[in-house]
Amino acid sequence: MTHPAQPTASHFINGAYVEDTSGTEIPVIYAATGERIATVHAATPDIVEQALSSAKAAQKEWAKMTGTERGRILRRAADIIRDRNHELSVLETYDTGKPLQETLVADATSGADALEYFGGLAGSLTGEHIPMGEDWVYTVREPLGLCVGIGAWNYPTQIACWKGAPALACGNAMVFKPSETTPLCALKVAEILHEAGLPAGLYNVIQGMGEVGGALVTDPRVDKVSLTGSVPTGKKVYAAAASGMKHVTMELGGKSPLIIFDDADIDNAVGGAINGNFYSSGQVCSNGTRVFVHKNIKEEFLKSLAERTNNAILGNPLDEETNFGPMVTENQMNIVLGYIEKGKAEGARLICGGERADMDGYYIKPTVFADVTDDMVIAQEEIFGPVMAVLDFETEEEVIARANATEFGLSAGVFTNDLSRAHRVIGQMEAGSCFINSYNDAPVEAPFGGVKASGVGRENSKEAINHFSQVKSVYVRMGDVEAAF
Ligand SMILES: NC(=O)c1ccc[n+]([C@@H]2O[C@H](COP(=O)([O-])OP(=O)(O)OC[C@H]3O[C@@H](n4cnc5c(N)ncnc54)[C@H](O)[C@@H]3O)[C@@H](O)[C@H]2O)c1
Ligand SMILES: O=CCc1c[nH]cn1
Repeated sequence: MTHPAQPTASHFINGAYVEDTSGTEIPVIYAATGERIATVHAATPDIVEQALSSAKAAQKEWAKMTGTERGRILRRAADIIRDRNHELSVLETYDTGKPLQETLVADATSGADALEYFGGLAGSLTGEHIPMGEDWVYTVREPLGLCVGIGAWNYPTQIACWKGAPALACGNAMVFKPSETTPLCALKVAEILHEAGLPAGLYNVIQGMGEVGGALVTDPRVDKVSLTGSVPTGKKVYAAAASGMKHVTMELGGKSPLIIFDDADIDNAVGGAINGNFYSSGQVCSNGTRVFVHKNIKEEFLKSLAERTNNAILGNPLDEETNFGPMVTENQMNIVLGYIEKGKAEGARLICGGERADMDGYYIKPTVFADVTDDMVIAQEEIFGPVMAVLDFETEEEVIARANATEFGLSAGVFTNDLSRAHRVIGQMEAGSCFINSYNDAPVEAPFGGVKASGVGRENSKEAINHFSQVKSVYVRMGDVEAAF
């Protein structure tokens, strides 16, 4: 490995880095240059076994600690992450290609927020007392046991923490498999958790492709699977987990609507559309990629959008002036370029971008299509790149129906100065994470997740506690037991 911040081996198991070079080689490519910056190896069956057995062995003692003791370790890890934010952000940039300007504020810091938040909650995970006349019931919130986390490549540090923090706060152990595309950052999260005092075995990271994920999901010792990934992968993983009656959280893809009414503040609406389409070069699950703009303001909106989008600074992601990075891989770049060609062929009007940038690395210019219609492929499929589809509408009723006419249901947003309308429209959106006069905010305090094909369960907030724990109820009889015979 070449960068000083990079981890020293492929896996982190039972409190230490572990290497097994007999696993398939996985090159780590820096998206800004196409250079190989590291190599890791996919977990062999022996590595998978080491990770699962050490997690299983460590979990029971961890669950016996008080929540306050567990929380203290998580909060200490949050502090270490904040102290090392710059170094971790540079690593996130190497792993993903995202500009340092973004990673400094959105990745390690978001992971630290999760560790701090769930560390703070851990001491207050209590049950209920339910009076039943002279008798009573009490409930206890218990951990699920051994949890598996499987990550996507767009937010490797954040995903490792969003899953690990609530799992550990509740008294579970975790085996985390990052995306094979971005394997580096989760190893650092594991290293820091253990430096903060996490007992060995409770947070293991192993590398690999779908086969390794599949081996984790189907192992009978595993009680819960939390996946961040695409809908097709989610369907496979959900089915495999169901056959073992395991708990699941599915954070999947989207094709979310962003609705801009003609009374909206145009500057804010354009800003929302930019944040909801071009942050992380469009590689954000909750992006509002179907931008419905009222026909009265369409041309004004497009003019301002084109001007501001043409100001994007594409360049070296490690230069803090750069605010628009490359696609994560050459393959992802080619997928997105394919969608751009489809948009052109389908007759959408190209407003800006529409091609690969003339520079090294996997850069695509931020792209806006106008006059997009609901039946176009670019309005229906998740592109996961910097391609915004602008569609016109005339009435509130019409736009609500069209916004909901999709299998996905991750996010939705509305821009309007009429707050009654804002709440009325958002109330009818078939989506889990919604925004009014904003887009893509994801604070740890707010539940995050989708409905319909976009997922099951929620990450962040107190909701995540419910998804990493289960309730035991105990009926306590204070008098004699009456029986028929
Ligand atoms: N809802 C969210 O919170 C959220 C966040 C980020 C990304 N995403 C979604 O993730 C997708 C992009 O990420 P991706 O390309 O890495 O997704 P992906 O579905 O290709 O892979 C996700 C993860 O699943 C693993 N995997 C693949 N097949 C598997 C199998 N059969 N069993 C177990 N694991 C398996 C992969 O190795 C990877 O770690 C997009 O659809 C995006 O919307 C969703
Ligand atoms: O990619 C999905 C998760 C997310 C949304 N905003 C920040 N992270």
